[in-house]
Amino acid sequence: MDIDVKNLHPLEVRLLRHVDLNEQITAERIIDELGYNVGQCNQAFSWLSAKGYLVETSRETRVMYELTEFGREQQQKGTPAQRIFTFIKAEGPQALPELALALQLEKSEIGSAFGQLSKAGYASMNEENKAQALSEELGGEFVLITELLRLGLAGELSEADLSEAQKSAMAKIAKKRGAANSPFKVIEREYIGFALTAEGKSAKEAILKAHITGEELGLVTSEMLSTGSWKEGSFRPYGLNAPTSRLIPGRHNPYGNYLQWVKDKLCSLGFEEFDGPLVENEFWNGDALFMPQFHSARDIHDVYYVKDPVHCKEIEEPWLSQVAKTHEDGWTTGSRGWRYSFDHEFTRRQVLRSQGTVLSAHQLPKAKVPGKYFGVARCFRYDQVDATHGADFYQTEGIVLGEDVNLKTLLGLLKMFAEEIAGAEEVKYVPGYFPFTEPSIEVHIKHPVLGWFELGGSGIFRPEVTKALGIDVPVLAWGLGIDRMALMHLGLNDLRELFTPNIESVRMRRGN
Ligand SMILES: N[C@@H](Cc1ccccc1)C(=O)O
Repeated sequence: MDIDVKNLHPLEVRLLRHVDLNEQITAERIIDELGYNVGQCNQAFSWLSAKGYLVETSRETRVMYELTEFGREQQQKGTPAQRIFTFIKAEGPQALPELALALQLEKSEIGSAFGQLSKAGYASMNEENKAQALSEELGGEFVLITELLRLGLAGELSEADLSEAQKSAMAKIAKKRGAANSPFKVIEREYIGFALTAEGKSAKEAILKAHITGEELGLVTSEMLSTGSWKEGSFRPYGLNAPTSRLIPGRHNPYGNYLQWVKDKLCSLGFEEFDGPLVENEFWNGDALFMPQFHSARDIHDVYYVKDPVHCKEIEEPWLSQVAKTHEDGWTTGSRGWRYSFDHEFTRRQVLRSQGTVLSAHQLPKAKVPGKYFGVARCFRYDQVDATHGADFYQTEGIVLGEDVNLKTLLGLLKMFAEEIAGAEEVKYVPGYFPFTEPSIEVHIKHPVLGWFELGGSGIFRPEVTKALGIDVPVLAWGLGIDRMALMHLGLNDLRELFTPNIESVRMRRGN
């Protein structure tokens, strides 16, 4: 195997150099002997293991003791027993309450510490009921405890390293009165032994042969430049073959990009963009489009109603009166109208807009003639959700108004949408029916997986729509499902994928 040791990190190099060929190494030794901190040590071990240079050879759990805050205090001041002994040795016999006062210890602490001393024969009560010392100095367990506290100050104690006597002294004090009142905390620690694999051994040899020490400089600091010290060091080579981490820069959502692309395209063709609120009323969503209020023609959209407030405020005039009249008897549009009495309350019912055509209706009273407008509108209709239907969806809506626009102009526009914007190769234009257009045309495209589906509808607005809203020239209108166009264009098979929150699948998707 060809071992490329140039790419090893200095932490790995120093570790490899340090470990002997047939010896077991532990993290503790590396920390001790190489001065690594725990994090560096973990990194070096995990990198080398991942490369197959080190293998785990043993694993054992050791019981360790660590000095607590309370233990530190005792180490500094002495344990209550030691303090009592030293005090009565120096000052002569003392009553226990006086001792408590002088040593600033709780009475209970004094009581139990004196109990320990007297039980071990180092102190007793004299006739005056005062504590007196019985020997020159403390020995036995008291000395062992002092020793343990001192050792504990230097670092953790491993149970395995303690003498039998120390062990039994530790057993008494470590678990005594709950963790907070115990001088030592008991911890269980895992010790993992590692050894070099055959590859690890070859890597070590390669490092030695190449005179790589792990002390090579990796960074030139301004200080090294100003003192010239860089001249003495040798430098770490660049690991040109080292794998880099995957960089994931921020990116627009592909569907967002697509919508933007469509908008840019239409703007560059001279279209002006229109927009409007999601909550509309029956007037603009249907009545202004000559959809009879209580007729099955209205049912082509299952709209969502707004619960609160149920009705909007006033509808703008003269549009309300003109539209109402047109429904009733055709007004001056030349039509006979729908011949019913227009409901002025129904028309104010609030709905979630169910078709982008609502934006076209709004635009008519303020449109320039000639003019071209488009919008991308989110619409809501009660629908069974599947690969080609959502309960909400985007339509690209548009109108072109002018003296000389006609069905041919409309067909040209539909072709552009189907072929250029959706990218469909097979397109069908079929006669359709919408209450607001005459003639009406539906566009269908063939998706490679989903087969034929409808892109949307279009037509020439009826005079009942245009005249009631103040327009007296032909108006071409269309509303096409832009989600479905995106499906085709982005090579997807399900509308729901356009809105997926799955970041990985969005990342993998091709843009446009
Ligand atoms: N609004 C119609 C489409 C349409 C728009 C404009 C003219 C004709 C038809 C629909 O949602 O299906």
